[in-house]
Amino acid sequence: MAASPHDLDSADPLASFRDRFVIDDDLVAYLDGNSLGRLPVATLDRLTTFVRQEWGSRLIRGWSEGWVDLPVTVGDELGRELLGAADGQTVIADSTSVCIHKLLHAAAGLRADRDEIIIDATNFPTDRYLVEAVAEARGMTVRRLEPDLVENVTTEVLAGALGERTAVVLLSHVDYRSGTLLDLPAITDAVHAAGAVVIWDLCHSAGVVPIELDSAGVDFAVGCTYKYVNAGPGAPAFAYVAARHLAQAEQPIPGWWSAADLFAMSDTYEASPTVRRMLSGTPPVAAILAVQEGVRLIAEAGIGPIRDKSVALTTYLIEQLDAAGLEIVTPRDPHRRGSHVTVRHPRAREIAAEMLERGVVPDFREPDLIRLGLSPLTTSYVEVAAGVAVLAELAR
Ligand SMILES: Cc1ncc(COP(=O)(O)O)c(C=O)c1O
Ligand SMILES: Nc1c(O)cccc1C(=O)C[C@H](N)C(=O)O
Repeated sequence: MAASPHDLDSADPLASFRDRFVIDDDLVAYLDGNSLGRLPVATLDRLTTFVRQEWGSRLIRGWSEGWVDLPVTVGDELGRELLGAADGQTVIADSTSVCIHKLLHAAAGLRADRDEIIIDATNFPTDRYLVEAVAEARGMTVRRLEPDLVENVTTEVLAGALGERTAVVLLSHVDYRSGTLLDLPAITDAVHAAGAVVIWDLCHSAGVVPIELDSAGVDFAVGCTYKYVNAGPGAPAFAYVAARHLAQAEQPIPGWWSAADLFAMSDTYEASPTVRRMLSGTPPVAAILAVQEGVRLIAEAGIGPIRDKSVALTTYLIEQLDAAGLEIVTPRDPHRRGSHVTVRHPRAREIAAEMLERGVVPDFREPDLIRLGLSPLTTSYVEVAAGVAVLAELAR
């Protein structure tokens, strides 16, 4: 007999991490941690202390007492724990969209003798819009791959597109709709073999899939911290620039925070030789502290055990969806998927709205997809079972 969701929760080595989050709602199942993660208790405490004791009593002195370094120190922590990145290559800054804009320019500048940017039609809208805009601004052309949603971008799909004109390839590690996990090391090698550079959007993998940017030789990467890093709505993004590219990486929003000497107030701009060169203006201190707490929770649980639970949860979810006869548009091979599973249904919009009414939070994604996101530190098997029961009943 199959184990009950209660038994699976009892046997879950990460189950106790749920108590490390504020779970103060009347929901039956929160299946949207892949859009906005829950609030860690440690973050609530840290921000309360920060506001009262640091902002409240240290005031401007706080900058020289540590705030000034936070984009890089927390970037280093996130890079080490989540990205397989040695120190000095990751900053916390801006939104994912703004960081993508900066990295696209920096990457294209490294291959100024080439004139094509490759992106896939399945990629997140902001990535596609930014590629179009940067290509137009730099007089480049865009080559759009049209892969199957579930198969997504493979080295074979890329092979026909890469060529002597390719300057930059921008791809999402995990597809925001199908949840397909791309082969980051193999694709990075293929892009390099063509003489181009790659930017990886890690929004749907950071904090839930083990990532090794340095050993894969990745050029640039970017991602958000409000999903699996649990840093809160509108939390800042991270940007990774491989150390070998730092000296040449020129970004289009040079500000005093990216200058070589922040407080020199020089007449002329000189970019910082360090990864600070990717910053622009004053960083959001409170929000970066929330990123730090999110990263520390992941480090404590361990990215290996987190991935193991993610695979177990998505496998369990797929079994439940199969039993209900629902169509799944996510790879069945666990090595090929991230931490969400997507169902296709002609009445998806209506069903998702009804699920919300019944206390189950999914995501509706155009045109006919219901996305179920499983966040290993907070999602229980009981929640998954309860969520599928409601979905199955509504989809009948
Ligand atoms: C893959 C991907 N890239 C980029 C973004 C946009 O990020 P932001 O709103 O932080 O700019 C998102 C989600 O919002 C996303 O899922
Ligand atoms: N970033 C979001 C927002 O500002 C509002 C609502 C949702 C989001 C999301 O995170 C969307 C998400 N990136 C997605 O994969 O669809």
